[in-house]
Amino acid sequence: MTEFFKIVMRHHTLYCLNFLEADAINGINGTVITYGQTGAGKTYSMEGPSILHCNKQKTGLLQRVVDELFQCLQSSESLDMWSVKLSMVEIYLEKVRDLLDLSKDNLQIKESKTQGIYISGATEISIMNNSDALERLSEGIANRAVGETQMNLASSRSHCLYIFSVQHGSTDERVTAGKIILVDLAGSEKVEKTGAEGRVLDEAKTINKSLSALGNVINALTTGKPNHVPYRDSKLTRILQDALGGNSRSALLCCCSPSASNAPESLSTLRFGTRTKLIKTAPKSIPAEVDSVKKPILDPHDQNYLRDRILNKLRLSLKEEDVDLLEELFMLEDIIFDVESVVDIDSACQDAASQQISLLTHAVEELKETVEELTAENERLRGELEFAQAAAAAAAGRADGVLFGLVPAAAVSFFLRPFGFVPD
Ligand SMILES: Nc1ncnc2c1ncn2[C@@H]1O[C@H](COP(=O)(O)OP(=O)(O)OP(=O)(O)O)[C@@H](O)[C@H]1O
Repeated sequence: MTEFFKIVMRHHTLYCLNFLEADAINGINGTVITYGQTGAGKTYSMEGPSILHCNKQKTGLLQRVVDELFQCLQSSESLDMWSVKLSMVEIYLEKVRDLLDLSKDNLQIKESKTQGIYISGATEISIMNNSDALERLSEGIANRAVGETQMNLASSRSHCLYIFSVQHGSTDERVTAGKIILVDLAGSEKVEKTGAEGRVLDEAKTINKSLSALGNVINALTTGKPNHVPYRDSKLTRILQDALGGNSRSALLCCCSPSASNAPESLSTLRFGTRTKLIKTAPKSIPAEVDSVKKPILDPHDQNYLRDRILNKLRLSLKEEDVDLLEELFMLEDIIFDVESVVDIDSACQDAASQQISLLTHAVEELKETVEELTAENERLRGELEFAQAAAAAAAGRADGVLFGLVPAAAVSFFLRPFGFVPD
């Protein structure tokens, strides 16, 4: 067993994390957990002042991991295929919610031989590059449960997990799968200090309960009773089972408040970190499931991958809404990119553009035909209507005529009768 659970303070973490990205590419899992009292800077350390807009010095762990990961992937010439997928979930009031698809609000945690512990049904988005990743992360972050307490105006009321699944195949056809999991824990809090009541109080109780479960797991792991580790006591510890006691290199980032009034909490955070440091994990390289090797759905030559790359490239020269329209069209028409025939992305872009033109031309032709058919139908109906109106008018005319004809006949008979002449 290798000791690889690190406890690190904020600025050191960034330095220590270099192993994460390269390890994930080589099929070794990595986890970083931010821990500490509410308001101590866990989310700030994870996201920086803003996930999308902040200067390089202040960027958070997420941006750094993403940058480094894509740098590693793109700079390695030996890699002939790779894929990165992102999932984001939060554990809120003991339910696992998908931050990339809010309709999934109670995901289940499962375990498999090849994947270890995983969140069944969580949305996974293919990520092509770092700006793509940051966009997606910011969308997920916007969906996170945040509330106001007396100690933090934007306190995270949930544990948030950012999961990057990396698959990589080398020229010798070996495919490995690694995961990087970044965990922004909700803050431990003393209810009397945060002034929590009502829903916020319920949230605080659930948060504190799951953090104690985390403490219990760590106690069990460090007191030599690994057979009785209570991973199942909370969703958090169950999801982190591999990171804490199994196949992962892990780091804990302890966040402490600089204020003297928070010294007891800071001390408790540091004690927690010290205990955690004693955990020994056993990271090892994971081969990808044979299925995904046979069916290269994650291959850079894969149709979705090609489609996304083509669309990304088109975004540079076309308007965003045009490319979105094109993407919709590809999906609707089920257009696939023939792996064999796509020689390079430029020619694929031209193909895509000409496909779009021919599709639109076809759509225009269809519309023209429809318009012609409707015009003809309109004419026919108009003709029928005119005919019906004429017939109605004629019928009305005949009716008038009958009435008109009776009166004179009666009148004639009235006038002629005195003269002894009665008309037929
Ligand atoms: N290193 C820092 N530099 C500047 N501002 C910081 C720093 N760390 C934290 N802050 C600010 O302190 C406030 C609380 O930080 P943050 O939300 O990250 O705390 P937290 O530990 O995630 O709290 P909670 O557990 O309640 O979510 C935020 O307004 C954040 O911008």
